[in-house]
Amino acid sequence: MVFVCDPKDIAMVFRSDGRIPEVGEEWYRVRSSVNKDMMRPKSVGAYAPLQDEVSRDLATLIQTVVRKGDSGGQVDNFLNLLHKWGLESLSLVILGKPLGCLTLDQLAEDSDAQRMISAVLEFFLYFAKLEMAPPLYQYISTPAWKKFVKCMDTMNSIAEKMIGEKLAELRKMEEPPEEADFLSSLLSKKNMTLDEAVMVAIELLTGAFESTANTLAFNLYSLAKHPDAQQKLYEEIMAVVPPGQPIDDKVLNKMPYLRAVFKETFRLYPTIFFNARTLTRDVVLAGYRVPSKTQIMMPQNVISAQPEYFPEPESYVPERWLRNESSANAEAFTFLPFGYGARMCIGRRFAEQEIFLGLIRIIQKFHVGWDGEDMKQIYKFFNAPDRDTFIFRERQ
Ligand code: HEM
Repeated sequence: MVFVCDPKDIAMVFRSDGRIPEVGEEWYRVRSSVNKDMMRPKSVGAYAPLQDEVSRDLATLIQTVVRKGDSGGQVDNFLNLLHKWGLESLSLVILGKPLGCLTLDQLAEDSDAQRMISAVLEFFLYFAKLEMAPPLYQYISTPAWKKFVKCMDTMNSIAEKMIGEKLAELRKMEEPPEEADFLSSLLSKKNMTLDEAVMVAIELLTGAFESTANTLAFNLYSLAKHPDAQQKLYEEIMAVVPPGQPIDDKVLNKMPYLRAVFKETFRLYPTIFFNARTLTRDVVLAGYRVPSKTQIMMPQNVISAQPEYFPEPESYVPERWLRNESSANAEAFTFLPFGYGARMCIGRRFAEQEIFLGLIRIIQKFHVGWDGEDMKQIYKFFNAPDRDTFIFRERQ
């Protein structure tokens, strides 16, 4: 395994990322087909109103929790609300079906939504544990391996059930739905089989809400710790979207400070520690010939802390990402929170849009604060916050 932190070497690794033989041509066909719906701003923009609805529900739920409590706006276990927000949003976008996650009541332990959330969180936790330990599980079925497989079975079977119900509804319809959800749009593709569309939908439903929830938590924490930046963002939000007005993708394009906050938070709190690739041919890195099949790790937090690319790297300065700001010297390949190339995050645009909407709806309604020990990141496959008690004060 080789660690690489120089942007020139990172570029070399990504650019030599040929087609990975184990993944195969079939994978490329499916991925290229899905890319059209998931990577094009216009296609993704169509889902903004749905994602906005879920973010408004989240803000209303926070308000209800704050008004019911008597702890000066303190909301404990906030990440749990964010997991529900992430799953609800995915279900609406992918299946066009609300799950009803964002209610004040705890979800019933045996509800599909709660079982899915618990199984996914545990799945990634065991994934991280197995990845870090000697690979005994390759020879014997260790307890961690058994738990990992059990979680995977649970989350896949719930996703299959949800998708099955959606397919049954679609079959009963005489005309295709007017406003197609993501699954219906996949099914309408001529170059994709039913099984492939279902497989893609399962992957998206199960793999994505935790990363989005953690990223929103890191953004809120950064704003809580930097009230000036929070105020600046609030002013931008109020200038562009008065409360009560719906938000579409065009509105989001008018908010440079929001994007700058998002990037600066990723720089200091990456949701995924490493970009990784296995070399498919020999490559020269930092003057050394590194053989094909070597695993290359590109740690985001090390690169983000280099002053030659990010002056005063330890300071939180969203302004460094604004155009015309001379302090920014971010070279290509110094900042890749969603990866790069053929395997880059397929959900990037969905995730960005969802987090922007979450931030807007929360900051529009509340001043977000933080008390007590600083939040740290802990590795659970995705980086996660080690504590999640926020303080929400309603704005006048
Ligand atoms: C803030 C949230 C997210 C972050 C930081 C993130 C980050 C990443 C990164 C770094 C990769 C690996 C890319 C590479 O190796 O080049 C990845 C892959 C992937 N992501 Fe995301 N992601 C997020 C949200 C999402 C969402 C919402 C979805 C789905 C709706 C999604 C679906 C995927 C899939 C399917 C892959 C595997 C792509 C492939 O191998 O072809 N992600 N993500």
